[in-house]
Amino acid sequence: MTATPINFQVSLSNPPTPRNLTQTIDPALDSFDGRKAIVARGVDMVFQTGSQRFQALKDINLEVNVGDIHLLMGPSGSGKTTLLSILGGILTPTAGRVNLLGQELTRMSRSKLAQFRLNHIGFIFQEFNLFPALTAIENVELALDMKGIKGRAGRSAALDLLEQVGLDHKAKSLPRDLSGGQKQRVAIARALTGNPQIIMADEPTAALDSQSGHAVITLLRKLAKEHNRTVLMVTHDPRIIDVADQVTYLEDGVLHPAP
Ligand SMILES: Nc1ncnc2c1ncn2[C@@H]1O[C@H](COP(=O)(O)OP(=O)(O)OP(=O)(O)O)[C@@H](O)[C@H]1O
Repeated sequence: MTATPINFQVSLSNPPTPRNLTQTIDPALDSFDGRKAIVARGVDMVFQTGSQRFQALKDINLEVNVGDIHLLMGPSGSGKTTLLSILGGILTPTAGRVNLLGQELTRMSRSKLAQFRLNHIGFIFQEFNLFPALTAIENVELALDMKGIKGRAGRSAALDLLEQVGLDHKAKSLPRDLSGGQKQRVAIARALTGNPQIIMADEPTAALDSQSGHAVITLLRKLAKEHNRTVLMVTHDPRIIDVADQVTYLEDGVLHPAP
């Protein structure tokens, strides 16, 4: 399979910066200073299934700098996806606080949290999660539509995003006609709708061959280093360590220093 060269010539409009972040600091999180995109303090997660109680995360303290690529690594079942879901505002921790871009997720109402996620976080998953009946451009347009960018503006923005991930020539292809790497790049274009400051990815290269995986890693690195996005990623992929700024290791729900 030949991976299409990444074309990132078209600049992302209005790239995010840490601007104004200090204006929304929660004084309770004293370490937030505008350079931290993500701060977690004392995060616990306990799953209760009937009479079974399982503590998946224990007293997690974590800081991620704006513009960094930060990896969450560790053995299967160590709590990586649970932590990513909490930091992305998908799961609520049973204890502790999470602050993203100066705003405390753990104090937001459900509707405010949903809006915050939509505006500030782009999610990328291992299995791409594209709608099979929609073309590449329609998958991206749908995400734009949810963010209020509709009609002709939506189509043009979707095409622009596909161009940025080097896939404008596949705009009218259905997911079944795309390679794994191409599908993941459509998913990245979709995650970039609305210009989110934070990209959260769960094993984005796990389903890809080495060449496609490399293209996706290059793209994520460009997003962080040229466009100041903060990338938080769960991965088992050792190649990604080379481009990471920080690696956090989890074992049995507890953070460990890098080995
Ligand atoms: N909703 C849930 N209810 C009960 N237990 C859960 C739930 N979600 C996760 N767990 C448990 O929490 C632990 C951590 O799961 P998690 O998916 O976060 O691990 P992981 O490090 O991402 O694993 P993998 O690398 O295999 O994806 C596991 O033991 C899992 O079974």
